[in-house]
Amino acid sequence: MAASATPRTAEPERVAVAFSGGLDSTALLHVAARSGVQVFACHVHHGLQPQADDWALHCERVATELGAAFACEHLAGAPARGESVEAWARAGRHRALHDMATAAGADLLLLAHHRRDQAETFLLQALRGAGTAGLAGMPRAQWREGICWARPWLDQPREAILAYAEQHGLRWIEDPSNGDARYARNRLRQTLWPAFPTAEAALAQAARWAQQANELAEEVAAADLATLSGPERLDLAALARLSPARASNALRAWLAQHTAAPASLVGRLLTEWRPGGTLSWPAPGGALHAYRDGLFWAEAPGHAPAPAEIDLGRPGRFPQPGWRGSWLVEAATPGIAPARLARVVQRSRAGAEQFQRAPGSSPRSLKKACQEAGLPPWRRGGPLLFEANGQLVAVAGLGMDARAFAAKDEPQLAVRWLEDSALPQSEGDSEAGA
Ligand SMILES: Nc1ncnc2c1ncn2[C@@H]1O[C@H](COP(=O)(O)OP(=O)(O)OP(=O)(O)O)[C@@H](O)[C@H]1O
Repeated sequence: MAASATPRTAEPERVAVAFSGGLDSTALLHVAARSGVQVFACHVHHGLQPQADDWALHCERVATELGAAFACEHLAGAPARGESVEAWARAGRHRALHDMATAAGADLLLLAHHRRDQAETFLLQALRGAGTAGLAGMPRAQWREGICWARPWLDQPREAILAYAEQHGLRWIEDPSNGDARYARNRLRQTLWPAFPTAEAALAQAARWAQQANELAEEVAAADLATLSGPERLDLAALARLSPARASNALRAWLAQHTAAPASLVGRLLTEWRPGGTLSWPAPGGALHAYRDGLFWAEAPGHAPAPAEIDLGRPGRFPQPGWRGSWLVEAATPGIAPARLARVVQRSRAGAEQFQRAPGSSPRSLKKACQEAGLPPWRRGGPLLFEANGQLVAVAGLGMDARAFAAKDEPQLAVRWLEDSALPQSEGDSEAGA
């Protein structure tokens, strides 16, 4: 889910409150309901505990008493094999809260996380060896798909919330699973707070420092990538001239645009790459390739589509979704007779093809032609276009075969291949859906 930290500017008319029925969100709902805006209490029924039905009823009663509208969504399904219950519940809760806030017409969703939650998050992240992005903990406000998720009490000590709830005689649910030592957060709570009762403020402050350091690192990465990378290629030679910390910061940011690479891959890539080296590293969803001192991301190839006859006999863009790209046909010279392009067979490379780059040159193996043109190995699979008689017409990434060119004064169309990844995101999306 794409997220941005741009602050809200307009005053909201409607507010959604993520309402579990616990102490904190009950107090938050109480405050919101007294503020004069229209409030929607959104409850997620995880279906994990026998009391979940009673909790939903309790939440509805409290919301009604406070004059707030109430919505409840049941999570369907169960964790996948190997997925933790916590991760499954969190992902489902986020989806459900987003859906309920959207249905209520509220673009502001309040969560009742407070300073102690932030302090615990900081430590849990530290225990996992997180970098500044993880140590920064939960953001105060974050836009995700049209909804601003806000945590107005992130700086509030837990005691202040408890005092408010007691002062107003609020009733709330105590979730017995909060004491379940199978969950890391509960184990941490049970040991940390008795031993360090006053550490909450200091740990939350440490999270704020991490947040600042992280913002700074993001700014530096954006500035570095503006000079080191184009739409597809990261300049590894220039990256290697940066200080090690700055190089891994920029590389991490570039990788994040393509794949959820493990942190260890950043280190491996920087140590294993040598100038001029051709290397590949598998990464979730595809692979990274170092080629001619550039780093490229290639999505894992699907099955090559079956050979098919297509009509490219007029100018335009012809998306080939199975091949993740389009043929672009324009009136230009040199080109190919439209009648020949109207019936071409598109297929992957078979192995023995010969390609002729220019009218005066001699045909050579496709592999040699690709090397000469600097077409990287992972881009050499196709598609290729052929006439019915087997004559090669064009190769994605290389261009037209000169043997297919029309005579100078004949009508002709030039054909070239455009990868989806080379298009601006919105354009690629709209075409893919067509
Ligand atoms: N089942 C739920 N339905 C709606 N919102 C929830 C739910 N569980 C958690 N939240 C939201 O996420 C916040 C943090 O969740 P967390 O699990 O720490 O709190 P909790 O112990 O369930 O309840 P509380 O924070 O209200 O005391 C809650 O304050 C609440 O805003």
